Amino acid sequence: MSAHTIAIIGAGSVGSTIAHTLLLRRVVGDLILVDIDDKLCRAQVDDLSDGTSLANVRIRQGTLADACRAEITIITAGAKQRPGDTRLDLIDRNFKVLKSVLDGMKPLREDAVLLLVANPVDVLTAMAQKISGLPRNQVLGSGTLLDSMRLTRVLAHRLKIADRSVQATVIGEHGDSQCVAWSATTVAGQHLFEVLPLGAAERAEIAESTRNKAGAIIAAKGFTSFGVAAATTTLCESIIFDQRQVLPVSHWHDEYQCCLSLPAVLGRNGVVDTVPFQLEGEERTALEGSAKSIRDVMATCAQYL
Ligand SMILES: NC(=O)C1=CN([C@@H]2O[C@H](COP(=O)(O)OP(=O)(O)OC[C@H]3O[C@@H](n4cnc5c(N)ncnc54)[C@H](O)[C@@H]3O)[C@@H](O)[C@H]2O)C=CC1
Ligand SMILES: CC(=O)C(=O)O
Repeated sequence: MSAHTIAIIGAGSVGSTIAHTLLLRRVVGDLILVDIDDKLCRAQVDDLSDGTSLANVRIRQGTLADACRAEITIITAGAKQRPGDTRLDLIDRNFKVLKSVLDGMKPLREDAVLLLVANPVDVLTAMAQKISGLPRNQVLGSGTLLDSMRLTRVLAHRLKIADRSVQATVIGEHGDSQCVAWSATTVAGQHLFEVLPLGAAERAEIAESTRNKAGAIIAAKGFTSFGVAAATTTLCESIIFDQRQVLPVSHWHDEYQCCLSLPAVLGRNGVVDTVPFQLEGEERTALEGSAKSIRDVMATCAQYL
């Protein structure tokens, strides 16, 4: 059994589903859940403990002071979108939550990795880098890994092949300005359009349904949790086991002066490397537009720092 520890701040729908997925995948031996709502957190820990016989994982309720000793701290604390809200609408509330969480965790373990999940995840990742004082590579956001998984599922379904046989990447904001890197989408080493010719209208429709998927689920059930839990667990596995998977995550880019998602190498210290990622002209323009949307919201946070 591994003695690795992950702390999850925010034990609501997303935090508890991440805990459950981590538990089933046996990513770590110890899981700590922290929430401002003491009663809810205790109930989530009690409920999750009923399932630990499947994995022999220790799960307990903790404080921010306990969380700062974990190798990875996942931050899901904060408000979620109501139907019709964009992720960027959450910034005022969730910046304050983030600041209080990180201040409560200080001093942070020097080699800690902070994994942001709360929205708007790109803006909060940049803010967490500033507030925590950790090296930037140790503070990342789940970003468009979830959107890339959603896109991959649609393409794999059309091709009647396994998801893992399709390499498809959504880049930019985990939000409305995201874009699909069609030029880098491949199946068995061939460009996607060699095996699945898609016209401009079909591409636009697939990109739009990927972008709108969260909103559609939220309109029907109030929140999303399973997809983000799968994405976050994949990231934790790559970090804890130093797997060096190349995954689209939100991380800092000097070129764009913000955090946004492009493929990065995920290892024990978070983003341990980057890989060259060629984009076509229109995709690059879309990525620059996405970066601007993120920077515009970051500017509104300056008043709080
Ligand atoms: N990045 C992604 O792909 C996704 C991000 N999200 C985001 O995750 C966040 C959480 O969503 P849900 O779990 O559905 O919401 P939720 O309302 O079920 O849970 C949020 C939890 O945070 C806790 N909390 C609030 N302030 C806190 C503080 N200062 N310290 C500790 N805990 C605090 C609340 O008590 C609550 O239990 C939202 O911002 C949502 O937009 C949700 C799905 C996917
Ligand atoms: C809520 C959210 O960010 C998502 O499911 O993509």
